[in-house]
Amino acid sequence: MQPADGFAYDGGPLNGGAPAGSRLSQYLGVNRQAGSSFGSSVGLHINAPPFIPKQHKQQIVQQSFSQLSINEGGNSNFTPPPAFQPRQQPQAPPSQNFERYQPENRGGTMYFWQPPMGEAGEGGHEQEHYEEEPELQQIPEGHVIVNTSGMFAYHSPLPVPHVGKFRPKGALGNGQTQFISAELKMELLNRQLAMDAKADVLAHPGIPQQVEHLTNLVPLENVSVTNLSQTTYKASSIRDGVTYCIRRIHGCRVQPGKQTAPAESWKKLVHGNVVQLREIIPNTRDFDDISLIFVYDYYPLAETLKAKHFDSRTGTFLDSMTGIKLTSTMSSTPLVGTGIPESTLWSYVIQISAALRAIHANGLAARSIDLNKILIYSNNKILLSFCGIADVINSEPIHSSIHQYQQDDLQAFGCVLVALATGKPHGSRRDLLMASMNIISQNYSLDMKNLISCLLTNSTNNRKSINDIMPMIGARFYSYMENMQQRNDCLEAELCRELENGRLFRLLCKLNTVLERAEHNGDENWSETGDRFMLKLFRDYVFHQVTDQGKPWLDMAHIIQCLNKLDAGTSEKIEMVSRDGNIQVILEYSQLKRCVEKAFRDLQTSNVIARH
Ligand SMILES: Nc1ncnc2c1ncn2[C@@H]1O[C@H](COP(=O)(O)OP(=O)(O)OP(=O)(O)O)[C@@H](O)[C@H]1O
Repeated sequence: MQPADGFAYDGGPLNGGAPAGSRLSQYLGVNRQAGSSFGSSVGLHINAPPFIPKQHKQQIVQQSFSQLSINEGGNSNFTPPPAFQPRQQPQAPPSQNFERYQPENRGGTMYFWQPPMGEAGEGGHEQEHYEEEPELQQIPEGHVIVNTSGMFAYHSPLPVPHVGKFRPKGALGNGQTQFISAELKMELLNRQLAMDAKADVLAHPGIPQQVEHLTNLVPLENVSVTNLSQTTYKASSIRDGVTYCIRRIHGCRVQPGKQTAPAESWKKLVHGNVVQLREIIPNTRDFDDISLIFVYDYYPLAETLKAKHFDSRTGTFLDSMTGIKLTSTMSSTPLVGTGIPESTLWSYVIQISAALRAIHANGLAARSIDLNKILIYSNNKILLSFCGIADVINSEPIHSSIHQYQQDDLQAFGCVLVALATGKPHGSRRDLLMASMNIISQNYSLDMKNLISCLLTNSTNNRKSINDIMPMIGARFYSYMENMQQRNDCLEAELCRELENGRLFRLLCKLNTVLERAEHNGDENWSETGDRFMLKLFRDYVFHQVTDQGKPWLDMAHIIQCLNKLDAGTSEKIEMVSRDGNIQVILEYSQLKRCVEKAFRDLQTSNVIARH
């Protein structure tokens, strides 16, 4: 709004300041002494977004929503929107009784202003608003101070800046938005869909409705094949609502106690590269026999090394109810008949050896090191699955042979590496081994060849340990760590964006719960008066800006920035105008924040369910 429109920026007619001796002039005086930029009409330096000069408009409109990040146009380089243009629209006048905003009419314009502390008037009403607020701090340039209802505050230029170097170059790289990347979003959505998938009961009549506390069983492999001795499902527990992966051992009666004891050690083993065993359910009759059930953590869209590197249908989960094929977006194309890149192979070596190291150190042996039992999840994370099954279903005591089983683990590890390096699942077979080792020496480093040879050598006199291969990994471990850290940083940055969205979403929920409410506590004008009226003006200021030609001004950066400042309760002032143009208010975000909190608290006190 320009002065020519009949309004002065400092809230008064151009020909003078506040009337001498008026309460408004007193207020302005106090604020000047306190160092506020909110002053009289002469030499005005208001700390609210100034009106947009016409020549700037073109430049701002050209920015697209998707190119604006949450910290673009931060405090230091904020490009202001045009002032809100009042529309000649009839509107109920606000109540004269704004709880702590003092009305004053200047030149036909009604101003509302807040008297300084101490002058609050009746019953220390203002004190009630202020006591819960943290002290306003000096905000560094380009930072936002955010006080969350989680009772902590942080200063942050968002999103995390140090991940900039990992972003792709070009248009996409610059288009850093306030939302998580499309690829990660797709991956997470697909995993969620896989998690929620249901089985078609007509297609799988043999699957029970419920097995103990587990329901919604969905086969993870083709269970209609006859003579299977073990089958895998996903199922959700009615105890905790969590989805698990269950392995059914058909026709297996066990003696609970002694025979199931090894499972207790596995339940205690927690490692990032081992699928955790949660429970075993012995002797269930829910299938058409007596079955033993192992309950493991479920990793949606996890695939076996065999499926990933040797099958053509990689990373696909078929939802038999909907017929939808869900594919991990992070899954690469299979390499049939060729070895995998050496860097990937080393990453597998590091992860499998880390898992075996933990397993062996706990006096256990995996006994399931196989292309079919090692899972790949997300971005090349290795998981050893179905550990502990062999210990329970084979009745001989494992302690006497544990060292041998550990040696077997290492040899099986070597066989898996040969298969991955040669692209031949049976490359480690006695008759193929020589040719396979030749292929490995030609295509991989000497260290890789030595490591595989070491794992495959089976000597009763000279027992190997998983720790023996650590020196062969050497400095590659650091490269792996660095990649992990980079990925971690990127994911943290993605999370940061969603965190901000979540925070703003909560704020919007609060605002919308208050705004335009039909009545509250019998007061039909509740949402039109007092603090709530200020919020209504703020809503127009944030969302309903128009250009001076009356066209909608759509600027996501403005919206996000205003909401961020409101959430942070900054000391910046903004000028808000009612739709009929009769009321002009200049308020700090910190005051608006108090309005939101107070209005929402009012609702909460009379509400039965309120979680925020
Ligand atoms: N913990 C888990 N979370 C998610 N999916 C899993 C989990 N464990 C196994 N799977 C998936 O279950 C599917 C079936 O696994 P399973 O080991 O039965 O494979 P398989 O190739 O049929 O082997 P087998 O012939 O021994 O049954 C595989 O696609 C695997 O990705």
